[in-house]
Amino acid sequence: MRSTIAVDGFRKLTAMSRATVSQFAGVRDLVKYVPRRALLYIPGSNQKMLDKVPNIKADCVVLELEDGVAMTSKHLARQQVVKSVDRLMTNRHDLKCFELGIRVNSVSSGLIEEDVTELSKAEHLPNAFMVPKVDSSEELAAVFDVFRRHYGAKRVMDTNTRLVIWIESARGMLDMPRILASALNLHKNSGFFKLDAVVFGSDDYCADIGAQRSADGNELVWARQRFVACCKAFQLQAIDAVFIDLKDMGGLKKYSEEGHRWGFTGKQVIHPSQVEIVQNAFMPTAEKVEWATELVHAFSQHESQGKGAFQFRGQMIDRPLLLQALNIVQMVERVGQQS
Ligand SMILES: CC(=O)SCCNC(=O)CCNC(=O)[C@H](O)C(C)(C)COP(=O)(O)OP(=O)(O)OC[C@H]1O[C@@H](n2cnc3c(N)ncnc32)[C@H](O)[C@@H]1OP(=O)(O)O
Ligand SMILES: O=CC(=O)O
Ligand SMILES: [Mg+2]
Repeated sequence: MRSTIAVDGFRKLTAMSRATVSQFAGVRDLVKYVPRRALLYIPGSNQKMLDKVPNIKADCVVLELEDGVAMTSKHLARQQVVKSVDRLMTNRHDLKCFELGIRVNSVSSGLIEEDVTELSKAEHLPNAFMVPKVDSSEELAAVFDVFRRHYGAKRVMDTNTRLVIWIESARGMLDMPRILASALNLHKNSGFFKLDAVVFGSDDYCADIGAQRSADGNELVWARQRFVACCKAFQLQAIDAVFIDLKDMGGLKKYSEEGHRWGFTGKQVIHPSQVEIVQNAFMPTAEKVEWATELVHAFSQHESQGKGAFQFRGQMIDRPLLLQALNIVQMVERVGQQS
């Protein structure tokens, strides 16, 4: 299996690299790196599915209050999610995922106020709050405001709760740089909700621009590539489109591998049967892990000699390549610890 090879490859190299990698803690926040290869939705209205969360091995589990929940079940879903988050976070060390998040309804839906009112009654917070359909920086300001009013800034700050947002419209896509910059600024000014990842809401995006989903996915090429570039410009994780054809495992693998090649860090999944295929596709190969680990080591040695650029396996290496290598090493280190 691809992931096992990569993790084993990493383990052989890890003793050498870990001390070296830690020297670059200022370059990337190594401690808080959260792998999000597969981000699985669990509708909050479905208690049977919620009960499965402790054993789910998706990197990121999303307790869903938005489009996976019928309008008539929003109240039930909120109540079930409040109970689940308390139960799950009380025993958080037993969870198999790296991150437990809650996706609330969007600002434009008018439902977020009720969501946050109910969620703030839980004793625990999730690892991340997740906000769909962010179309403007003004909406983001409203998101910070509603959480501050119901939880109090201190409560959100003390738990170091992260923020993940969805871009799902033409307007959001065109305004992405402004939206991402203002999310990071709002965090700087308020001290809470560090934006860590951005998700491409491809189904809503298609609806918004009037595109029809096709088997070859050409209608999304421009948007997916712009999306990755915008995320990476702000050093944020980029999570790729959902693949709704539950029986087409070959197609899922193909699109997952393509997403990985294009720079995405992970993919949304809707069914447990999709998790492993997606996780394997977003795992670096053993060769890539070896390359990254040795590069980080070589960078450290050259930097101590005052050299910023140097040759490594016939390639010119400088800081951007170091960052790419650190991404790989951090991902595999976290996954290796978990497995
Ligand atoms: C575009 C977007 O916004 S995507 C986000 C919104 N959408 C969602 O949240 C949908 C999430 N997914 C689902 O709700 C479900 O997977 C569905 C409705 C699509 C299919 O569910 P089912 O018809 O039950 O699928 P299936 O019969 O294959 O399920 C097999 C088992 O997996 C479980 N399962 C299926 N999906 C999930 C899930 N997302 N999380 C946890 N368990 C699940 C089922 O409960 C069932 O368990 P069982 O064997 O103990 O009975
Ligand atoms: O929220 C996800 C989407 O594809 O829309
Ligand atoms: Mg959506």
